[in-house]
Amino acid sequence: MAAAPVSLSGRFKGSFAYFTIKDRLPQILTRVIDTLHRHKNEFFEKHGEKGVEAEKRAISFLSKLRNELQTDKPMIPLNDELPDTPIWNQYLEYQRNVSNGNGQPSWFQSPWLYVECYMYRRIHEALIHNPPIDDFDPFMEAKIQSFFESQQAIIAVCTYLQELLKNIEDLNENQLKEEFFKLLQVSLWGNRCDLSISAGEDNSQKSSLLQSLNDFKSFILVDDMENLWSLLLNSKKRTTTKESITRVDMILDNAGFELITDLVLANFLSSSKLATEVHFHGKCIPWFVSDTTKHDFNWTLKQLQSANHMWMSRCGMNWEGNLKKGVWVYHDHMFWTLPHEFSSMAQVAPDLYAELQKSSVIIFKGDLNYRKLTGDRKWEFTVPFHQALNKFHPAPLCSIRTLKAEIQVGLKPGQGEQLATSESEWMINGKYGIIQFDASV
Ligand SMILES: O=P(O)(O)OC[C@@]1(O)O[C@H](CO)[C@@H](O)[C@@H]1O
Ligand SMILES: [Mn+2]
Repeated sequence: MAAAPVSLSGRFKGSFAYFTIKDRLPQILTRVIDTLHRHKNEFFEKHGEKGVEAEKRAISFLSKLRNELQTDKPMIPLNDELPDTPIWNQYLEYQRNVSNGNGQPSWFQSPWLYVECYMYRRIHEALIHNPPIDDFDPFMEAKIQSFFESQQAIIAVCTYLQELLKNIEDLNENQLKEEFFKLLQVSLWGNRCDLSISAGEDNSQKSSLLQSLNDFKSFILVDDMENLWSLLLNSKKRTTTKESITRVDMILDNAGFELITDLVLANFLSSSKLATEVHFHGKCIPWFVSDTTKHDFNWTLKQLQSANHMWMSRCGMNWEGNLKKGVWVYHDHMFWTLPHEFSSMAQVAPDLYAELQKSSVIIFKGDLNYRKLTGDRKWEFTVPFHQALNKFHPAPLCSIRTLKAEIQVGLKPGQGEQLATSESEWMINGKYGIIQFDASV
């Protein structure tokens, strides 16, 4: 098999990676600094002068980081005491070696995947270094605002689910498949609500997606929903006997509306018995602005339960119940907030790889997960997804992703080129999506 191609990088001027590092990442850093400024009084009320001192130190740390980024300085080792620090610093060494003497790893010369993940880990370091504000999530405000601005869309999907559950036992196989396909697409388009691509600007879901699925269907560039359905249906038929289970793992992406669409899909899988257990995987630290942390996950369930809308609160109660019963399990392994391509998981996080090998199918939500699945490399559009996974095959897997980075594989000959002529920004504007399956064998 040919060697994997080079990584996307800011060294390719004019690329989306270059634009992200030059413009969008500094914007995100500036927004974090502004957020800290705006919380000064809160820090004072909660912690007195110590809180204000800590805020000042964090801001100066982040301003220095922004200058390093904007002037293409070399990456520097982390020096906080977190469990993942040695792994990050080993990775920096690795980047030094692979740059084969072309100078130090730096923001515009190193792989985009590395430098972007590194920025979020340095933001976390800025807070960790400065107790008592070390537990402050600088993206929390934006995630909460996005949740409340998506209320109508959230009510619509929760209502749809509860109506569906009323007679789910009476649905025949075809009706079940149709509903499964609908909720897969809602989860796909929910991925547009991502605050990293908008650099923190409002990106909430204003309208109900359910009425527009047919309009969006032609924007799905790879549609492997049938493969997913067959795998789950065959597994369900086997689970009539007691011992066998159907475990679905969901590698979560954004909090807010997208998380609700993922929980709605999971509820459908459990209630239809297409899955006997669902495992959710979130992030250990605030990540890519809107990615789901354990706090976000629990906050969302509590928010639903206390909502003054019957179906929202019913969902919140049911979902909390599934977690209590162990039908649903929440995990958050540090690997998901490391810079590594997923093809290194077996070496870097063998425990997580072994955990995922128990899955019947792993659903990877979002663009960053797709970039890590395929190594964020300059693959040809027609390279098979299986090849681009570069031997990452813990179990059958499916990527559900709207395109927000210049990487896409598994297309038909000419499909990418045709899209490029009709819409130059097709890979980065989030208008197109994929539901791309790999059987793993
Ligand atoms: O993983 P998600 O939330 O779907 O998207 C993450 C993202 O917004 O951040 C990066 C650009 O800054 C890209 O991977 C993508 O655009
Ligand atoms: Mn995200």
